[in-house]
Order: sequence, then structure tokens, then C-alpha cells
Amino acid sequence: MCAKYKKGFGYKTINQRLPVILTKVIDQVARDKNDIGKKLGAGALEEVKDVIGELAKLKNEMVTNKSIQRTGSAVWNEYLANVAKKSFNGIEECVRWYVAPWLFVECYMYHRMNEAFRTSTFLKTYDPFRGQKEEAFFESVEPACVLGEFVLGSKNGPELLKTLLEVSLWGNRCDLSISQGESNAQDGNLVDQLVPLREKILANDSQQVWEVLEKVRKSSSSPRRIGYILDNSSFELFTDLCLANALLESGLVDNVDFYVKAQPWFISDVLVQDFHWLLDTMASLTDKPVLVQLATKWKENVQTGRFSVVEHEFWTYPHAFFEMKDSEPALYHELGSKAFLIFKGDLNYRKLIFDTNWDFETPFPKSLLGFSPAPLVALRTLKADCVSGLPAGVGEKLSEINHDWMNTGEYGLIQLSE
Ligand SMILES: O=P(O)(O)OC[C@@]1(O)O[C@H](CO)[C@@H](O)[C@@H]1O
Ligand SMILES: [Mn+2]
Repeated sequence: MCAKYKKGFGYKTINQRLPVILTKVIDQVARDKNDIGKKLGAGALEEVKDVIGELAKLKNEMVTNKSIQRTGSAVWNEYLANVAKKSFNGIEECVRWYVAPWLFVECYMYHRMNEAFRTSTFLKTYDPFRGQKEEAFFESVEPACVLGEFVLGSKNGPELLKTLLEVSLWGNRCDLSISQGESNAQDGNLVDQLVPLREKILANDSQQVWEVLEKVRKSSSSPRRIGYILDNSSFELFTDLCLANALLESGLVDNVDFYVKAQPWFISDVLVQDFHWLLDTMASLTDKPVLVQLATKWKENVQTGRFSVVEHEFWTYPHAFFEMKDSEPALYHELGSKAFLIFKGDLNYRKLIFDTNWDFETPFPKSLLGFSPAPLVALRTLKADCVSGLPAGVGEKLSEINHDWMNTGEYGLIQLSE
């Protein structure tokens, strides 16, 4: 899929969404300029100007459909060469913003943005999205309290697990990339919304997920460790922690390894510091005892290693996941050592199914193209036009009602591949 077809979501992304997102990054850096200068001195101030210049150049390349440039990353350059080889007769100059695969180009924008920061001296670890992520959590404190009360007051077992799979799924609507950085917090009590939302789950393997996890619980291998490939910070991360909490407390698994991005990504994606920020912030909200109680528990899990947070550069590469086995075999092997994997969100889903226009009814496991390090579930609200594993007729019917149905975040999937 690429951005050349004006009716596709790829076109809207390159033509509208990404320029807006990048402009906001430039504005944010410009706003932070004086603070940075005051804190770090004149050298830093000069550097801020250079970074803004780089970002403006990137925006110009994007909006004028220039060729995708090589960068300082061998991995990205090799990927670019492969895109050229596969679709452009090896001519890299022909790989332009509007004709290159959409997934590659969208990731490339964030890669180039990060390169501008990472190659600087003073702004190496600067995260232009930090404020938005933090604000998003403060906007969701009330729904988080309600959900927290629910989690603390529920009995462990299949019903709670299935409910929290749905909670974590709908947490994926709170993504700041789809809203181009505008507020997109959880609205109201999610637990009450689950029943009406259920008809929007187009494929729901939650019962089978429970059965697989029951097998994990009974297995002799110890410790029973799962990998949780996170997506967005703030409320979505809170829902993920609620699910992980239930997995531990029901005795289904012993350890949860959370995989996070190593660079600011798609605005709201979790970085290591976002994970700890959330726990610290919850712990500091003393007028919200339920959040303090959960933070205490989860911090203890971090201290004892029952929760761990792992960053890996692979999640900010352009590769589809079926390519991981060859391009990042150590990570594939590491995931293969887990009893179960949870993949969150739209971007991870796109990478799982190679961002391909599968027939709606293609079985989900088949669309993973051999990616199968361990049994896995994908929890994803649909925000891009690719999907697999739908029951007969569902996709066709929705297409008749609204041709944009795959891009709105209104529908969800809980899909298992054993
Ligand atoms: O991965 P997530 O946070 O669920 O979704 C991120 C997202 O940017 O991915 C799609 C395009 O890649 C967008 O439609 C959507 O906003
Ligand atoms: Mn995201």
C-alpha cells in the first residue's frame, strides 16, 4: 500500500496527518528553545536552530514528494535499497514519499525526526512528545480510578481476564497519532462501555486466549514468562498494566516483560521513561488512593522482576514482523522463549500482517507470513486499511455502510495465533 491513491488512508496520512504532526514537533522545539538555552547555554541554543532546520527540511521533502534519503543508519539504508530493488528496479531516487510503501514512509518520518535529535550534542534524549503524553494521562485520571477500583474489586478467573482483554483493546483508541496530537483521552467509564462496545469487536478470540493461558499455567516450564509488546502511553498503558496485573495475580504467568520503543515514536508510544513516569505519577496522586495502591503493587513488581521493561531498536525499524527472523534473529529467539505474546495496537498489527490488503476472511495466522515465535494475541483497534481474519461477510457489509470503517478506531480485534 502506498500514498498515491487519493482515496486511501495512506494518502491522507502523507498529505495531511504527517505534515501536521511534524509542524507541531517543530513548534514544540521552538517553544522549548529558550528553556533549553537557559539550562544548557549558548551552544545548545545554536543546536536547537540546527535541529529545527533539519526538521523543516524533512517537512519540505515530504510535502514536495522528494526521494527518500539515505540516513546515518545502515539498517534503514539497507531497507531503502531493498524497497528500491523490489519495486523500483533498484533506482533509489524513484523511492519517493507518495509512491513508497506507506508503512515504510510513515516510520521513516519518525526515524528522520529522531536522527535530527540523536545526532545533536544537547538534544540526544529530547522527547518532543513528552508533554502530550503526560497531559493525556492527567485527562484520564478519573476513568483510570474507576477501572482501578474495578480491577481491585474483581475475582480472578476467565471472566476478569476476558474483560481486561477488552479493556486493553479499547485502551488502544487513546492514541495521539490518529488524532494528530490532539487530545484523545478515554471518555467516561470504560467498564460500563464494554457491553455496547462488544458488537464492535469484529473477531474475538478471548475465550481461546484464556484456554491457551490455562495451558501455560499448567505447564511445567518455569518461570512462565510472557512478552507484552506495548503501544501507547497514558491511559492505554494503564489498561495494559491492569491486564498484566490480572495475569500475574490469577497465577497464569509469573513474569511479564514489557517491550517498549527506544525512540519517540508515533507521538504516544511508550518509552522506558514513560513507563516509570506513569507509576511515579500514580504514586504521587495521594487524593486518588486507588492509583497509589496500584502504583505500589506495580512498582514492587518492577523491583522483584515480575514486571520488566525492555527497549529494543527493532520496534522503530520499518520491518514487518515476518522479517524479524532474518533481520533480528536474537530478538526472534528471545520472543520464542516466552510462553505467550501480546501485541498491542494498530502499528504492531500492520507489521504483523505486512500491511497487506488481505481478503477480509484470510485466516489471521496465515496473514502473519510465518511469524510465529510463540502463541500470540493481537489487540488492535482498526486505524489503517488492512485487516485479516474476519468472519464471512463482515468486512463487505461494513464497507457498504462506510468506506472509511477501517480507519476510524471504532472497531476492534482480539485475534489469536497459536
Ligand atoms: O499503533 P497505534 O498507536 O494503535 O496507531 C497509530 C497510528 O498512527 O497508526 C495508523 C497509521 O499507521 C494510524 O491510523 C494510527 O493513528
Ligand atoms: Mn501508537
